[in-house]
Amino acid sequence: MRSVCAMTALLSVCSSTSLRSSAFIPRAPFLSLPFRRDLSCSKLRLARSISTAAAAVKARAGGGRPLMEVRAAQSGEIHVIVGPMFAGKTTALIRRVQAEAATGRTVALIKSDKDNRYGLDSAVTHDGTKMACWALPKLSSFQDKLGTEAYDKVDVIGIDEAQFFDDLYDFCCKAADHDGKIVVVAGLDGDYKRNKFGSVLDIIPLADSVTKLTARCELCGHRAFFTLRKTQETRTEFIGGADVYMPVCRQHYLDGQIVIEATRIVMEVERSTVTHALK
Ligand SMILES: Nc1ncnc2c1ncn2[C@@H]1O[C@H](COP(=O)(O)OP(=O)(O)O)[C@@H](O)[C@H]1O
Ligand SMILES: Cc1cn([C@H]2C[C@H](O)[C@@H](COP(=O)(O)O)O2)c(=O)[nH]c1=O
Ligand SMILES: [Zn+2]
Repeated sequence: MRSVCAMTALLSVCSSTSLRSSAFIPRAPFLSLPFRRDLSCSKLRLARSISTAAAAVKARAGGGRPLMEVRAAQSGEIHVIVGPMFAGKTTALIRRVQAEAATGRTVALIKSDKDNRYGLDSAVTHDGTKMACWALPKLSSFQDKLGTEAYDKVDVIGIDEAQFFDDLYDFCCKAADHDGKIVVVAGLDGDYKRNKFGSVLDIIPLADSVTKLTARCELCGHRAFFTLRKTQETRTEFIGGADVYMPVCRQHYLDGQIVIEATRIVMEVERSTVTHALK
């Protein structure tokens, strides 16, 4: 009942104020809610008044928070870049964030503090391109680190090594849907076993765009979709570079699994033989 009343109130606020006075009155206003950042002034005003009306309804329904806190006036975006290691995900992320900065937007880059390969003050590609970043244990600490005033000024948030963040889904939802940020996420879609890695795939339904990059198979030069772990380590999370991992095509992934399994068996036999001989 309360939600029916709220919707009626929202419709009446919208129709009695901005919609009626706008020169661009859409025939079905709720089907044409604006989603683009380059909104014309009148559409932007329409978006703002709908946001404000929604906030008023929420406040009236007992939300009790200040009106502008309820939803950002401009619509956010989420762009996801996935692929195996060495596919150019960090390169693409840095390029995108820097391109946004060049248009005058305020940008911030975050990476997981689990990835300490090149220190914690920058995100670094496999071929050495760097960009200063915040290395964080969880994404929810970003706003606190920056402070609310600085956070509000950020237009674009880049996230590298997204597979390591447990709170990726909630952060992206809040940043894009509520705070109006452009969020660009780069991470591994799959781990070395080709199982889904962390929450990266969970945010696909939230995304405006998804790009799957490929690397070159280190063994044959064809397109590489997978990451082969060259060691016997079995923990899912295991930080490393070309010393531990290589990008491979489907055939070489399957061949690689056989080699690794055969190596494991040989090592186990050797170990038990040595143990037996020592007894
Ligand atoms: N097998 C490899 N070993 C080391 N570097 C590689 C290898 N394959 C590609 N690279 C380099 O890595 C770059 C991509 O690095 P990066 O953007 O950090 O990839 P990702 O973030 O997807 O792991 C490529 O442009 C290339 O120069
Ligand atoms: C496949 C795989 C990778 N990792 C780790 C290894 C690296 O530290 C990062 C990936 O870095 P990149 O920027 O994509 O090159 O993730 C892991 O922990 N577990 C895995 O299965
Ligand atoms: Zn191959």
